[in-house]
Amino acid sequence: MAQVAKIPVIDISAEGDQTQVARDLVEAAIEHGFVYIRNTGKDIPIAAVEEAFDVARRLFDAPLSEKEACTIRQNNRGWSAMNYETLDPANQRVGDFKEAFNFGEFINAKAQQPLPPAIAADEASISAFRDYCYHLTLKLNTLLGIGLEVTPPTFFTTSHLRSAGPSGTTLRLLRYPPLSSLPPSAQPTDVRAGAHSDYGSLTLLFRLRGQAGLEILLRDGTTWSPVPVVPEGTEDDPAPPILMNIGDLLAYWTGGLLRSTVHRVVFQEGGNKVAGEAGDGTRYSIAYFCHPFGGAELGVVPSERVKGYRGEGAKGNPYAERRVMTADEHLQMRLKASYAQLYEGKE
Ligand SMILES: O=C(O)CCC(=O)C(=O)O
Ligand SMILES: [Fe+2]
Repeated sequence: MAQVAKIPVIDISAEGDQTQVARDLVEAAIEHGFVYIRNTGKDIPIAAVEEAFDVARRLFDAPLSEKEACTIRQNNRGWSAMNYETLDPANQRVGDFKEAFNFGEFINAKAQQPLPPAIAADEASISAFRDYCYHLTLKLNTLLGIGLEVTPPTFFTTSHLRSAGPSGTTLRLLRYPPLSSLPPSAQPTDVRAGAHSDYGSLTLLFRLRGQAGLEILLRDGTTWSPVPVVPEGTEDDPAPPILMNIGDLLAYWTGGLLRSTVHRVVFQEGGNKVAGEAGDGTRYSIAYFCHPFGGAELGVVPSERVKGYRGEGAKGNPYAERRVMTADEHLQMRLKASYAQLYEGKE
């Protein structure tokens, strides 16, 4: 049985000089690509997280016709049905065993996409939750800038400001059914979310105590290691930590220095168990995928550490050889690979 992943836990809630916290964050982003952010309720109120999970329950319990009316489009907003998305097409015989709902931007607390009537009354609270996540990711982007000694340290933050223009930023609610609820054709080795890395700059992930399933691929490229919801030392916190991970865009932007780690969600009927967690019930999670504004050019990051990086992740992505891609081009490239049906024949 693989050991649970040794992902560092950091606390970004203190006032004052943030240099050390920023350095710790950067080291975790380089070494693991994942880091736990303690949830003290300061950046995102605990009640807001609980409320977001309540909305998810209401949404996924809504009649099928309500969800179908909001089916996901090429703008990456809306409902994605069971088995619709296939995150690891090369290795999956069937699509992911999950349902998802993506929320794009809100303007004046109003969604810019159809919502199922079952959650119509929740529009303002979803918008508020998205805002909390937005502000937390701005803070994390600034800490990454400080930790990498980028000039200026707000380099990443500036390209993530809403005022810079629309972005691919997405709040995603997820529900994974238990294996026992599925037809016999579903097998324990099927996945709830296939092996993938995230597309954006960074992701915030909210999970519920006791609900197992997330695993990361270790550096050896073969070992899957479970990621506990409640890591050691956070048992008495008011809520489980928020799991942050680096996405492909930030890995690309930093020439491979920051690590975009492959992860997946499994049923976990077999091996990899975490004490106090079970894989056999319905599982909910909430992901906030943060992206720069669409026109942001992913050029050279003004940081000596980034420029000087020549490690394993740097191969195939030297600055000299590539043309500067924008954030939107990067996202489109990644989406096409995992929604074959949605993009087939539509260039
Ligand atoms: O549900 C989870 O724990 C992870 C979901 C995930 O990796 C994703 O949606 O990108
Ligand atoms: Fe992911």
